[in-house]
Amino acid sequence: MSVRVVARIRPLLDKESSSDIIVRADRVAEGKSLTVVKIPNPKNEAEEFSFSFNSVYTDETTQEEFFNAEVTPHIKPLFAGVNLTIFAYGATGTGKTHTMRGGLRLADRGIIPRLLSAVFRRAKKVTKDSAGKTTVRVALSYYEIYNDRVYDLLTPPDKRTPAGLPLREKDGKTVVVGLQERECADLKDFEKLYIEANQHRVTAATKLNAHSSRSHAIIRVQITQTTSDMVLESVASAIDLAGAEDNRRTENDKTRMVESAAINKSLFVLSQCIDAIVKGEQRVPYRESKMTRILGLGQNQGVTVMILNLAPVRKYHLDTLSSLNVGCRVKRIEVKEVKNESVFKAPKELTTGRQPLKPIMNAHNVATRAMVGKERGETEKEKGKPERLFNVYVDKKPAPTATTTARQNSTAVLGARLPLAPKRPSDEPLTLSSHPIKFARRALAPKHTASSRQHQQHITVTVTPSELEALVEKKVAEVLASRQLHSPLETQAQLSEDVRRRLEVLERKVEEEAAKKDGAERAKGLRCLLNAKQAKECGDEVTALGWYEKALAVFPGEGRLVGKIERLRAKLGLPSLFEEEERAAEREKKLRRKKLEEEDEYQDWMDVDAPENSIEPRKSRTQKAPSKNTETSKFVVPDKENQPWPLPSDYTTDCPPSPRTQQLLDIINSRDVARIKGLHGFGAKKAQDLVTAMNTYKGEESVKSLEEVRKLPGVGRVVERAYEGLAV
Ligand SMILES: Nc1ncnc2c1ncn2[C@@H]1O[C@H](COP(=O)(O)OP(=O)(O)OP(=O)(O)O)[C@@H](O)[C@H]1O
Repeated sequence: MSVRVVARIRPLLDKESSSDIIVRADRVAEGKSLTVVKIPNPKNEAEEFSFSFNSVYTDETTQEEFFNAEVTPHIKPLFAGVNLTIFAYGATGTGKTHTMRGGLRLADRGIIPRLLSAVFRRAKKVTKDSAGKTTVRVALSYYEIYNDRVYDLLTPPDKRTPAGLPLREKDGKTVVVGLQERECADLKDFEKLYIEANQHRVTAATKLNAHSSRSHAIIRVQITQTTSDMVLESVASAIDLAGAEDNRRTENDKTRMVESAAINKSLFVLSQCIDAIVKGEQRVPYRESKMTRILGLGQNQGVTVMILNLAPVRKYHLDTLSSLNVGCRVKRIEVKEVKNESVFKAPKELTTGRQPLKPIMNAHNVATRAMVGKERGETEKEKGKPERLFNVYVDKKPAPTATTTARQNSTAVLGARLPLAPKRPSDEPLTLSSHPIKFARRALAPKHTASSRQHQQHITVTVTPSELEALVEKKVAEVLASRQLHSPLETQAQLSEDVRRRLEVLERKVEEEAAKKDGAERAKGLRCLLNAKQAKECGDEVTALGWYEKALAVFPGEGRLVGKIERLRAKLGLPSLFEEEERAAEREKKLRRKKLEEEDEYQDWMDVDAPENSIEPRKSRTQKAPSKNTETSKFVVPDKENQPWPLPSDYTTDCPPSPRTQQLLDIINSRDVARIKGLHGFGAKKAQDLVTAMNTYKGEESVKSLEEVRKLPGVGRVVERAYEGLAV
């Protein structure tokens, strides 16, 4: 089943005029429901574009009507084990938060409060229909992704780690480590929690929206139905994405710009993911943004509904077109509508009332008082208690234990006393104290004597392995994140830039593999250009440059494209493509020289490079001077034409090139793809690239040295291979 995509056109706002309306809903035929969005072509107003979706809602659609049409049908399947994901997508100020959250008045309530209300209603029905044999637990987690960091909205901002919560892959799903999960007994319980949590969400006034969401907000409702022997779990997720912003229109300040860049980047990655999924590519760049990792579009099993929020007015013309394009692509994403299986619950006797687990796995963490006491010379009474070899400490004071209704999941927040309801004695909470991590010295470790084993019988395991693993992982991630946070900005930027570049190279390779035909390749290039244009329209020039450079790989040497890249690079203070190539060539040349010097050949070549009759062979640093009285030891002038590599003189125009170099230059200057293709190291594509680069960078001019050829973008060392391959 594909992702269900529906469009919702919001009403005009106070400052907007009906004469500016350009978006309208339509139907494919009389009597059919609205499924088409029509919008004029920005370049030719007489022409209209049509985009069709699963359903289209106009400004007259109420919150209730929208919910009943798009969410109500999925409540029953949700209780049958089919997960539900609903996300709102659209430019800033188009009504995403209105649709997902809505207002406080009953009629204004959006999808999330209505969803919870429907869930509690259904839960009651399930319990009633089963005569109380099935119990339903509804638990909530609510978090936001702000500047690519995950923050728990159920935790007040002053208690959060600035670096945010780390993500982890578990059973093919992305989980947020350390996220709270709160049980809600009823709608009132939920509303209290939800209203409070929403106050923690980052919103700010921008020129386009007085209450603009500066983060992506995700609410996750976990439904657990339990009978005497079975457990069925399902999840409903509702996501209010932050909207793409055109910073030329927002007049954002520095903070808002940083937020905006993070929002635009994540939405750009989402668009890349959508592209990759639709094209069936092997690599989908989910990991390039936290939002795409969490949203997991196309990876989630169950039902996925995308709500395209649209503003009806001209001011949003390009944004609306961009959203409509994204929506059309998402429509093609297939999602497996798989039901979660009921899981057999072990009989009660096995889970309750059993003896505490023998702490075999924690035995290494036990030093009996007897052992330590003996070393310290304590009395028998003092030796009574077993002592842990090491303790887990955290740097925060323990928080007060939460109420019984508030339950944190197994990945509980560090620093707080874990308020896990103990399912079994071994799950009893670990009390964390407020000291830095310390480890006992090895010398104190006791041998496992009979008496120590005896004491081990009395120790209860105070934390489950999965909890301990989660705690350690969270701590490590926090330390790494805070290190990254405190490292100089350039290093961070450099790092992410490097990663991005590497991923792009990889992606490019995969794309090249995938695109066998010229047509597919061209389509890919055009898509890159389109994405670049969209990013540029949004004022995100860095992203636009990335897409243009990607397009250049498809259309190498394309003059206008190169021009655009150069202008953007100059604007962003980056070196030009040509300079980069030059630097690379320079580095390569240096390396080559060094290598030659090491091989003790370089000096000889330099000598040969001078006019032949004036050669006085110079001594290389490592070469012994030829002995004066032997014929055999006479310095041998290398046969210039039989050199396996081009000589340094071939790289300059100071000396006339050797015949072999001239032959190579003639072939290149012919700009005949067929001839160039015949050179060693050149295939059809490379030959074509060379000709294009010649036309772009040299115009009518011909190249006079190998250095000139090597400097052309995309050529590099292949010149040497061509030289080597030429028959003498
Ligand atoms: N269907 C609707 N009916 C009435 N008012 C609406 C509707 N949709 C949006 N609005 C109004 O439009 C304005 C912008 O909406 P909202 O804040 O939901 O946009 P948004 O897409 O969430 O923006 P951002 O991405 O900046 O958070 C709000 O004043 C909201 O009340």
